[in-house]
Amino acid sequence: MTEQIKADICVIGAGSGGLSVAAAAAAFGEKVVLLEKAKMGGDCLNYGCVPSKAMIAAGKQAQTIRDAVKFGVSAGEPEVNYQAVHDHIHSVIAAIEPNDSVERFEGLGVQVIQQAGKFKDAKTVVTADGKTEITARHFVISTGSSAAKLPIEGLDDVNYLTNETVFDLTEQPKKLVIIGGGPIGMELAQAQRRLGTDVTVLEAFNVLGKDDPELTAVVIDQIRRDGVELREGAKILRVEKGDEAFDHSAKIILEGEDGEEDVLEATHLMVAAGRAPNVNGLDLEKANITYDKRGIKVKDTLKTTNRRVFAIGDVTGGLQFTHVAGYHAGLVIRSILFRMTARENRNIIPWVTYTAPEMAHVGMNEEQAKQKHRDIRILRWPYGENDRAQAERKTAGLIKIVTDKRGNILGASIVGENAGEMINMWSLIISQKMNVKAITGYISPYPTLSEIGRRAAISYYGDLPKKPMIRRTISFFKFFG
Ligand SMILES: Cc1cc2nc3c(=O)[nH]c(=O)nc-3n(C[C@H](O)[C@H](O)[C@H](O)COP(=O)(O)OP(=O)(O)OC[C@H]3O[C@@H](n4cnc5c(N)ncnc54)[C@H](O)[C@@H]3O)c2cc1C
Ligand SMILES: NC(=O)c1ccc[n+]([C@@H]2O[C@H](COP(=O)([O-])OP(=O)(O)OC[C@H]3O[C@@H](n4cnc5c(N)ncnc54)[C@H](O)[C@@H]3O)[C@@H](O)[C@H]2O)c1
Repeated sequence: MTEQIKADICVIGAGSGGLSVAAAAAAFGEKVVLLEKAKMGGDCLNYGCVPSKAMIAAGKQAQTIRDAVKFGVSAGEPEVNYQAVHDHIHSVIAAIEPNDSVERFEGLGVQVIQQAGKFKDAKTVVTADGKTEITARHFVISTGSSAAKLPIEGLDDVNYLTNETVFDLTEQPKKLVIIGGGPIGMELAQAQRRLGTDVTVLEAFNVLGKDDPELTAVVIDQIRRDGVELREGAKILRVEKGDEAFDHSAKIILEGEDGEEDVLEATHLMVAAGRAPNVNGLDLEKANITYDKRGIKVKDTLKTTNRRVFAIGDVTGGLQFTHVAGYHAGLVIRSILFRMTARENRNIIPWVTYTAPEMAHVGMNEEQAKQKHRDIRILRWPYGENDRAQAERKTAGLIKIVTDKRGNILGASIVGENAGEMINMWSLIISQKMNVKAITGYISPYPTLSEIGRRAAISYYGDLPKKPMIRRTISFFKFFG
């Protein structure tokens, strides 16, 4: 017999977004049912942010050993035990896992059902085993995204890696080829190279093409110097089976410069060429919920075409980050519990690419600012002019701040050491709509990298000492002694 559950909120998908909605709603006493078909914690914990940042941290350690010689300390080429790197990655996941576990959520009062959910009609969700039917006042779809499948001939016949399998490798790849030079491809390529893997990235257009080219140039230069082969404008003709000795091998046949075929042999092929929303099997049509290949259609209130149903995080196809899924969760909670009209403001959402150097951004970039404002100012300051960066030998990078003509800060981009930490202050500045004047009014401890941002902001007033009016005012005050 089918169990019938009546809930206030039914959440489908226990990743970054779904868990945040469930925890907050349960804390306010709502009856919450949470459906998860695979691992609690979703992509971020199991196949995304956490394992990738743990792998990057391992690569960073290896690079620190190589770079030590610049500081008068020599340690030679690091020895990498790949099985131990794998174990490190999985122990980091294990350390964080309890926060997202079924036990913890049941302890918070959430009813967790470890089943896939699908819509039966506009007001009902059923579990895949057909044993449970849930009716709820509101549904929240937070089913995330998966690696997009590419229409490349022969690709489906090889056992290529994606973000869901690459962190399970226990042996170091000999020759790793990554299709896609976005954040996933580039973070992983550099971490693998620093751990000693031979890596080639095949990018159809430009590497890190969604970011400001002035900043990406700094990252690309470092990644090339690390020894990653980057092929931009790559045209893959087809993929064939590779060396049988390796589970994930492939031959990639590319269009060569002279029109000839160019064959690249990979012991490991990985695809990281964008994301597809996880909508299959949800039977969205039965609930009148509209979607396309980018994701579920939502208004800025995150409501779908069914007014009872919200969609949040990656499945909506907007900015795909863990903190965005969390931000969406907060908006939905305000909307459902407090009946407030909470709207997404994409302008305040920061993002960071965790390459070395890191690249971070918030607000408008130069192009967007030019489209919205007639007169803008670009304020820059290079890492090379910062004493801490010199001491740490991390002088590659810059901050770029965009303001309107009155000094109102419209956006900030940073490339360089610790850019991901430094962007926090600028996220606050953008969300609070601050002016450069506010930056001149606080004291930054010396020597810190954050002084770079302050120096850039102060450069807004660079012409001030030369202004005739200012000179006349100073002369006037001299009359008084
Ligand atoms: C390699 C990689 C690195 C990344 N690094 C970062 C980073 O450093 N910083 C950052 O901010 N973001 C990063 N991201 C992006 C981040 O992981 C996602 O934006 C985030 O996980 C989205 O959260 P979500 O809740 O929308 O989806 P997810 O976390 O993917 O959760 C969706 C959940 O829904 C479940 N599900 C799907 N369908 C159903 C169904 N029908 N019924 C029940 N359950 C279902 C899935 O099993 C999954 O557990 C990275 C992504 C990848 C792939
Ligand atoms: N640090 C972070 O916060 C972080 C890290 C990783 C991923 N993410 C999130 O995950 C999302 C997805 O990352 P991604 O790197 O998969 O996607 P992406 O869309 O950002 O980049 C994919 C790249 O693959 C290229 N590509 C597509 N088809 C190709 C083909 N046939 N041959 C060669 N290249 C091809 C595209 O031109 C593009 O540059 C990101 O946009 C981001 O939101 C975030």
